[in-house]
Parts: sequence; structure tokens; C-alpha cells
Amino acid sequence: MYLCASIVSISSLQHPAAGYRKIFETVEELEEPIPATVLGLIPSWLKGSVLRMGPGLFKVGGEPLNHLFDGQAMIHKFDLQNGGVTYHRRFIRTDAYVRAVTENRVVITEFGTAAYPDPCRNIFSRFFTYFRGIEVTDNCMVNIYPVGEDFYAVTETNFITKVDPDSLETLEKVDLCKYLSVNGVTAHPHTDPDGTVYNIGNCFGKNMSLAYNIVKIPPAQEGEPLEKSQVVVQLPSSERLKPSYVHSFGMTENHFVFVEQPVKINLLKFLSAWSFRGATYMDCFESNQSMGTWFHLASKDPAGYMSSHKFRTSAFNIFHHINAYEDDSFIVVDLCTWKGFDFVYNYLYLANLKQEWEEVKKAALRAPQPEVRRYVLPLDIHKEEPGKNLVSLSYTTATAVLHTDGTVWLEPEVLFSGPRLAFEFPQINYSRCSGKKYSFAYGLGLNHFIPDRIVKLDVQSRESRAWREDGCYPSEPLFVPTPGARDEDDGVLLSIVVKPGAERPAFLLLLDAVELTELARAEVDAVIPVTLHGSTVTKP
Ligand SMILES: CCCCCCCCCCCCCCCC(=O)OC/C=C(C)/C=C/C=C(C)/C=C/C1=C(C)CCCC1(C)C
Ligand SMILES: [Fe+2]
Repeated sequence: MYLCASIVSISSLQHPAAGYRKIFETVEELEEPIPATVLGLIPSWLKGSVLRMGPGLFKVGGEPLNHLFDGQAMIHKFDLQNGGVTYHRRFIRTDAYVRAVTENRVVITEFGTAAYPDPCRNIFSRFFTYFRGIEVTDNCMVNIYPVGEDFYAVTETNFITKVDPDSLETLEKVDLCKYLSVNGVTAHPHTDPDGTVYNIGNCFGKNMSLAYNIVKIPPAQEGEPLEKSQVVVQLPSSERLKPSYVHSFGMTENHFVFVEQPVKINLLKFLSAWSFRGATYMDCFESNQSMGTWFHLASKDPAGYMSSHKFRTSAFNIFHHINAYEDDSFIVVDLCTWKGFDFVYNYLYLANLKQEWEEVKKAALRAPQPEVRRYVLPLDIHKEEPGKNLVSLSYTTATAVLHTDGTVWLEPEVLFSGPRLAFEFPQINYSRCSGKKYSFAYGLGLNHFIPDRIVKLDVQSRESRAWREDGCYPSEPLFVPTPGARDEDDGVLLSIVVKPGAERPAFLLLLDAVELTELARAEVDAVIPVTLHGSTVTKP
């Protein structure tokens, strides 16, 4: 059966049976790893594990959680050893999880689901609880990545959770505010080859001052990494009291790239209305309909500078940077964008995603439309004349025009676009190409928000190809290079695929990253709910 997986370009795949619903349902954790049935041939050099995070508990106290990002954090692991594969999963013992299952109600407010009041307390004591303020969630369901010797499961708040990647046990809740001046950081750090980790987060300072702080966590050789971490760059917010939502950032050899999007966090709402019953993080977001989108550049150099140029373009939502690099005197920035200022997360309520296929399609028609875009920022601007396109790279149609008011207006080149087909959850050959000129990006294809294919995009030729199979729902494809590889795409893509109704309803899929043909699949007798992001850990 695994030989039948088809290679398609962009085609309209339909889901009349709505099998995708299964990936949004609660599952039990496993007491111990279970064996997988391997079909095909796993490359002998591929040893180690795939770690992924996602929501695993979608109902608490009999009540459904509202939003895709509310389910309690579950860690998944496929272990590959000598041709054999096992699968394991555990809930992370966060405060959010432990208290929810102990009290059988949502105790800590999640992204789109408010805490449920304690029925054992009277109205007066509840009233004072609301005024005690915000208990920020530690529901680390977004990603897992290494810092020094340790692995942390993360969301986007100040709480990260140390986990044991072997046993999947929860080890320690860490509050980043103890070490850094940030209110939270993204789930998408960048890592230098020496292990230095960089990240970006909002900082609500004294006197309501606002900034985006870029933080640097040194490698383990330099001591306990988190204790030695520091803020290296501060970028100002375009709007007082309303920082933009930031989900990832770009890093080239010498620069940080921060895209300030028109999706804003209204801090007044966050600090006031939010602490009343029924309000959630989702209630704190709003769109700025006039600012468009701003690009900020800062140098990585410790003596760093911030570019004084005002790079502007029209409004879009941005969650995932694909890659950014320097070429000549330009910064090239490749992004998964969603057109307009309407917040894409408004369309990710579980009730919407779990509708019949025809309804899912209708809802997606109203949402912002996805597009992979390349923006090019000139570094050398001072002597140019207004009105002229400053981009002279031969291989792109992206433009940057200096206006008389001093702003540099950017127009993108579209690298990938399909009707309601998003190229999202992007990955690259990170160890070789991060921050450098590159050719290939791999992503999850979202068809009206439903993940139903894996896509490879050649960002130089703009050609794409896809893997898909009827009734299959894959996840973000992680790239592992072949040891000693010569070519950028010489390696394997690993994705967890759910196939509801199959004898073994989920599998780890291994694709040859050149052709996107199937090498093997390791099937398990368990449905695996949606996973957002993860890491691979290779062993010699
Ligand atoms: C894998 C397939 C999924 C199926 C559908 C997905 C469609 C998705 C299309 C959009 C692109 C993808 C974006 C995915 C992004 C993602 O993983 O998001 C998860 C983000 C989370 C859980 C963010 C949590 C953030 C919190 C709790 C922030 C809290 C804060 C504020 C809002 C203001 C004050 C500071 C603080 C506490 C940090
Ligand atoms: Fe993400």
C-alpha cells in the first residue's frame, strides 16, 4: 500500500468523510513505548528520535476546549534504532494539566478557553480571585527544542518546561522572567552552530514602555545557559500599549529580522478585562487596520546597531519565517504570509476545524489567504534617488522603493500560491542553510486549513512537488541530512501521518527529500492527535 503514495503538484484534494476530525480528539497517554510495524526500508544511518509537541486533551470536565491551541500539552516520540521503531507519548505535567485533571475543570485560562470558576468557592472569594490577576499558562504544547544539554517543551509565555527526552518525564517548570526581561518568548528560537540560542519576545517595561527584546542564551560550555542569558537587542514597538504578536523571527549571518505585523496585543485589555471571568488571550488581540507591516533589522554584532530605515509593506499575518540571508548588500527574507490584517487564529477554533468538509471550506474562504513571499531589504540606501527600485538581485522580482518621506516600500515576489492552499510549518536543511542562500524549503500543505500533504518548494526555480495519500493527515516535515551529504536536499523528511480508519491509524512517514518518494513508514496501533512542531535527535 505504501508504494501507492502519489506525487502531485497542486491539486484539489477533497475530504468528504471529514477524517481530519480525529486529529482534534483526546487520546490517552501510553504507559510505555509500543512497537511500530515498519514497511519499506529505513536508511541504516538514521538512528535517534523524533520529538513532537501538540495538544492531547481536548475536553476537561466533560466540556470541550475552544481553540486549537488550548489542548493540554502532549509529547510524542518515535525512536528509530537498527531498523526497528517504537512510539511513546506522555502528557507533560504542567500546572495547567495537573490542576485540570485534578479538579476536573480548566483552572488556568488557555489561549481561547477561560478558566472555569471553582464551584466549591462562594461568590465573594471568587471575586477576589479575579482581582489576584492573571495566572499565565505553562501549557507547553507548541514546540520542543534543546538548550545546552537540556530539552524544553514550550508555548509562548514565560514558562518553559524541562523534559527528559528519553523517558518523556516532566522535569522542571522554569520561569524565564527569573533570568530575562521578557514577558514571553517565541516557540521558534534560532541556534548558531556553536549552540548559542537566540529568541525574541515582548517586554512590557516600567512606565508602560514597550519593546521587543532579542535574547541570547550561550552554549553549555559557558556555564548554565539560562543563568547566563541576556537581552542583546531592543526593538521599539510601533504602537504604545499595543505590541504586535510575534511567532518567529529571521536571522542571517549578521542580522536579526523582525517583522512587526498588524495583529496587535491590546495590553489594556490584557491587564484589565482579561482577569474577569470568561476572557481569554484571544480576547486581547486586535488588528491595526492602517499600519500595514513593518520590517526591522538589527545587527547581531555585540556592538549592534538597529537600521534606521523604515521598511514598510502592506498588511499581512506572519507566523513562520522560512529563512533569511544576506546577498551582496541585500537581506532576502522568505516568509509564509497570510494576506491582510484579520487575525488567522480567529479561524482556528476547534468547532470550525471539526465541521463537515463543505463548512470547513466555506469558513476558509472568509479567512486571510496564504502566500509564500520573498521580501528583499536593501542595506545600502543613503545615496539612492527616491522612486527607484533599489533591488538589483538578478533572480528576484521583489522590489524596494525609497519614498520622499524616507520610508522604503517593499513589494514581494510570490514564491508559492495556491487557492486556499497554504505552504506552512516550513523547514529547511537548517544546519547547512540557516541564514544562508538556499534552494529548498519543505512544508505542510494546508488545504482550507486541513493538513493533507507535504510540499517541497524550490525557492530558486519556484517549482513545487507534493506527497499526499487519500485519507491521510500529515504534520510538519522535519529534515534530517544524510551524513556526509553533498547536495542540500540529500536527506530524509520525517512526518507523523494520521490515517483514520486504517488498521494501524498512524505512522511515521519517511520520505526521500529529493523526490518526495516514500522510503518507509512505521505504523502504530494508535491515533495520534495533531502536532505543531518538534525536533529530531540523531544518534551516532
Ligand atoms: C498542524 C496542522 C494544524 C491544523 C490547522 C492549522 C492551521 C494553521 C494556520 C496558521 C499558521 C500556523 C500558525 C501556528 C502557530 C502556532 O503553533 O501557534 C501556537 C501558539 C500559541 C499556543 C500561543 C500562545 C500564546 C500565549 C499564551 C501568549 C500569551 C501572552 C499574551 C497574548 C499577551 C501578554 C503576554 C503573554 C502572556 C505572553
Ligand atoms: Fe510555529
